[in-house]
Amino acid sequence: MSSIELRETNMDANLSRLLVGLSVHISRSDGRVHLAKVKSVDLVKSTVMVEWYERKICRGKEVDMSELCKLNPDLLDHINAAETPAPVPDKSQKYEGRLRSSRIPALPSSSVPAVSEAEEAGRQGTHDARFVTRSQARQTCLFQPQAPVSSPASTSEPSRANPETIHPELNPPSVPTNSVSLEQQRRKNEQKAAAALQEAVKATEEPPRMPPTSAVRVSRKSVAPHEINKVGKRTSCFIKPSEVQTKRGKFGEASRPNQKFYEMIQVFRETLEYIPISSTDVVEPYRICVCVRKRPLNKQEVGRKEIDVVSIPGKGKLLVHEPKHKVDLTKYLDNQVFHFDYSFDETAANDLVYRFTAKPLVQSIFDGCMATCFAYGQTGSGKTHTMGGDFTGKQQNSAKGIYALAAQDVFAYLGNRKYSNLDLSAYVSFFEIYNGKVYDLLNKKAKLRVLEDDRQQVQVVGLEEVFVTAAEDVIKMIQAGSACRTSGQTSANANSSRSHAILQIVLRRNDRNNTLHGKFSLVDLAGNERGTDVSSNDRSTLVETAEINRSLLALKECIRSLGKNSDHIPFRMSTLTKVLRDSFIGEKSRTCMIAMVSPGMASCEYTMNTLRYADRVKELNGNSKANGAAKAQEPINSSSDEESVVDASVYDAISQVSDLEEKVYVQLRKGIELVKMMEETSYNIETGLPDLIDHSQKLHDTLLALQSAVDKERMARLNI
Ligand SMILES: Nc1ncnc2c1ncn2[C@@H]1O[C@H](COP(=O)(O)OP(=O)(O)OP(=O)(O)O)[C@@H](O)[C@H]1O
Repeated sequence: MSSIELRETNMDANLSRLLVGLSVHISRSDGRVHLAKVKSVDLVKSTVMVEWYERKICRGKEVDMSELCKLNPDLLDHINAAETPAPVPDKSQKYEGRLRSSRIPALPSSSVPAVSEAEEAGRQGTHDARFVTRSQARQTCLFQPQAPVSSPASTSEPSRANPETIHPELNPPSVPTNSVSLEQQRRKNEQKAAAALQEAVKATEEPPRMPPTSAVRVSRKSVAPHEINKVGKRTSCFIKPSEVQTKRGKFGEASRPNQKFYEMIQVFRETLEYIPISSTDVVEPYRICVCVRKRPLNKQEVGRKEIDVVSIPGKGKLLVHEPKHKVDLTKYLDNQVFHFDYSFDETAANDLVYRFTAKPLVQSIFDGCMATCFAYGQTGSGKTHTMGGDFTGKQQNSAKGIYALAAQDVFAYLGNRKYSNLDLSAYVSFFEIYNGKVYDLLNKKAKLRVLEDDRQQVQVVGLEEVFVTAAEDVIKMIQAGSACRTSGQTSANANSSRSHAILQIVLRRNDRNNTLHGKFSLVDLAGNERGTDVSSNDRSTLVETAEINRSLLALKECIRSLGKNSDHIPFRMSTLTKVLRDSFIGEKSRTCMIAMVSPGMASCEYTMNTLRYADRVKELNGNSKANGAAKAQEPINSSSDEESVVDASVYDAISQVSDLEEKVYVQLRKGIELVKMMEETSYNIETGLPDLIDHSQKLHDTLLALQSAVDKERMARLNI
């Protein structure tokens, strides 16, 4: 064994001796920090393997040394204490003290080469900073205790500029030529370990000066040769925060949080071909249309320098660039592609969105259809902006929303010769559903009851239906109703983003019974973002959340059933779907869902939830064009609805099935991600396996529960 190999073996062994068995804090990907035991140390990768028990399963993880030191500030002291019998007390010399205490193996003079690589390079005028770095990285490495301690003077600062003046003890010994590259690699790794530790020292000892992890990583990756030349001092191993902040590259300010992800997304975007939707594109006659709209980053997000993680190249396509970390903390993007009927980017105005979504539905109600247009998405994603009109400050321009644009077209069609012989009149109602209760927004928020008559017709008893003759009437009503809804936000119970607002434009014949001809329901749904939030223990929030969950789930099921041409529409699952029952029944129903997404990285998870929901609504609707082969369904007003003979438990079972389906989907994705991660990284199969087994177990449990819910539903259907 060569002396250098021996020295490295000693170093590894000693570091392992110091760390293995220690209880250290680790940080999990879900943000939890807990204790784990160090099982092994890999100096080459500058990582440690830790283990812990979770639900009786031993789990493991590879942790970057620098991360570990950041989470365990005492760790360095522990190592230093073991290494340094008498620390240097001078505070101003803190780093030098540590440097001196690091024991650089003083190689026997015979083993020290007469000319080191660095010296040789220097002499030949081909001085390569890497050689200096290697030497100095050795110098700063704290984990070399076995060799005799050199005097502080000999181990402290070597000359920074001239490699020839580097202390011979610090120079690497010569190695046989055929193992040079291996040796270089090994030393490079060793340097990485030392650098990681230096970063950790810096991070733990000078927290105010160090920006978050990203800056630490920048320093490791982009330390420049001239800076390395100054690396005699530990501190000079880093790009100072000020340097990081002032550094500007192709993509602008490097001080942006998540700059790395930002750059990766920009690079990815350069590969995309953009064909944004335009007003000259053909409007397809969809029976069920699902599209997506992305709003621009708002002022606050721009102020926070949030990254936009959503790209809309056009033609219904949307990409989410999901920022992720591998187990070794390498950053990468998980680019997920979705396809919808239309996709609108942040530059699309309300009238363009209207042209492709609600406008075709306006015409359909003149043809006797029951049309519904939903705005779905998390709070702040732009539902009200799209439906009610854009905002100037807090002032909403109600004439610019889909509600008003639809009203304008209704009156345009009413005046059209093609429809004038139908002798129709328009009526408007505006109400909201909060916690399963209906409130009339045009009648001082009067609480209304929802009843089903003996023909299974659902009635909202007492709902004001106002006769209107001009679009301006409707706009005034929207303003009055929205104000009423907004004031509800401050009351103890109702909050607009937690309620569904429904504007209905009803066409009735001017006959004795004012027969219903067509109806257009425009729905601004409750924000979906807290639908999955179960962290609150507040009872009213839990009830609210459950109700929103239930209604959004019911809505999805109803649209999916409609898409499948099923003659069983589970509309009784929620008040929302009950009051919209006639929109889900029959060949003459038309539906459009606009899924709104916020583009910021902070909203990524909600954006994915919104897109998954919209994707599932669309999933079975490949054949959803209005002129597609739709199976004949029972006529509107039919009393032969199968639901009348089915027990209510069926709906609970359907709800459970759907809920479980979502869970299976989530678990499957997690499993796939885990496998991908294991493939892409050097993730240790032994430590990765428990994670995979854990997920498989959860998936298995969920599938069993799903099976039992399906059985229950079957039994309920058969009235067993
Ligand atoms: N496409 C857009 N272009 C410009 N600004 C937008 C766009 N969409 C939304 N905004 C702005 O974002 C903010 C939030 O939008 P909005 O109130 O419509 O969200 P929301 O989804 O209805 O939220 P909530 O569920 O809380 O009611 C508003 O200030 C709005 O003007």
